[in-house]
Amino acid sequence: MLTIYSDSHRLQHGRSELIDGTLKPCFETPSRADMVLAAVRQRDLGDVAHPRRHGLEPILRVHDEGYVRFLETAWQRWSEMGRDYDALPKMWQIRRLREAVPEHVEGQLCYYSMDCGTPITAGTWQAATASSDVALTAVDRLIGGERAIFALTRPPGHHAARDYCGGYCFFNNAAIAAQALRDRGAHRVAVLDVDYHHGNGTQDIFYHRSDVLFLSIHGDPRTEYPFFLGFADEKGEGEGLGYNFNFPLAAGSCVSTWFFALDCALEQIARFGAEALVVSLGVDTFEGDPISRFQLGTPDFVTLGARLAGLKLPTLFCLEGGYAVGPIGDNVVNVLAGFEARS
Ligand SMILES: NCCCNCCCCCS
Ligand SMILES: [Zn+2]
Repeated sequence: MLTIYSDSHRLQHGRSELIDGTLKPCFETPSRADMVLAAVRQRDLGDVAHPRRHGLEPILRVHDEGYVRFLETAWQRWSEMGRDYDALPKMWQIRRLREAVPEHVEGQLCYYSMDCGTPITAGTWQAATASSDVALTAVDRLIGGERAIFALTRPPGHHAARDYCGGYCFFNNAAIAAQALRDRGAHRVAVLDVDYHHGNGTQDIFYHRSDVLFLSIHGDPRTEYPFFLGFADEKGEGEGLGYNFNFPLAAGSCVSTWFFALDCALEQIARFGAEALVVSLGVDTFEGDPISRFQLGTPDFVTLGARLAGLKLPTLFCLEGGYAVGPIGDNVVNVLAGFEARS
């Protein structure tokens, strides 16, 4: 399987995030992508190609222009305040506060962010645009005839909504890829999010649409981030009613429960008649993940890949989460190798 990868991911290297009430070193680090790339090479998964630039147009197909312009200028405006440290919001536009977009960069940082764990740094813009180029180059190759492709996207994307960043995500690589597949002729595209955390951003982007089916298996938002989206009763709205499926599972759920949810999701994808599949591949479902609470073992990721291959669809894998850095490479490549073995 071909991998698309860019060294520019290294430019996103936040110092700290506010997690569980205290500032800790970021869990979303460059070493994550290094370890995945090393495993891709060591396990001889296939060639590794660099992305070509696609510009902002494909990004603006799913993200709000004001949000994109904010990301483009945030660091320069932040550092003009004499700040050389990561930009993090200090409050949010919560219920009954005005929903006007602030002028000042500090206010915009609060308006366009979902949490305090997604630092904007000097290299964020370059890293995030390169990550979307990785996903878009993977689309180019899928349209060009590849049956399956791995977009080694970092920073990840599935928590990034139309107009806000969060969960270590700035541009929603999977949503940008799904939209690009639609724009290049696929009539129906399914996005399956297997990350431990609900893909709130991807749901937000496609919630009112019936041409992109969104499905997510994740830790129950009653106890897990992102808390405010990802419930089973969220089924889409308007045109999109019936085209959104959430499978929240209790923290600590066993592996067979997880795979039962996966089989239910795969059934929906088959019924939808998808012509292409985008997988938001987070491996923080791993039993040893430091910030997550499912129990998949490294061998289970082979089974996951094999089940996905059963759909017999052109498939684009976008890397999302996975914070047990040591095993991340094997966990990710097990999905891809498991997929290939059944293709
Ligand atoms: N107590 C856990 C806090 C989690 N904070 C953000 C998690 C983002 C996951 C991205 S896949
Ligand atoms: Zn996650």
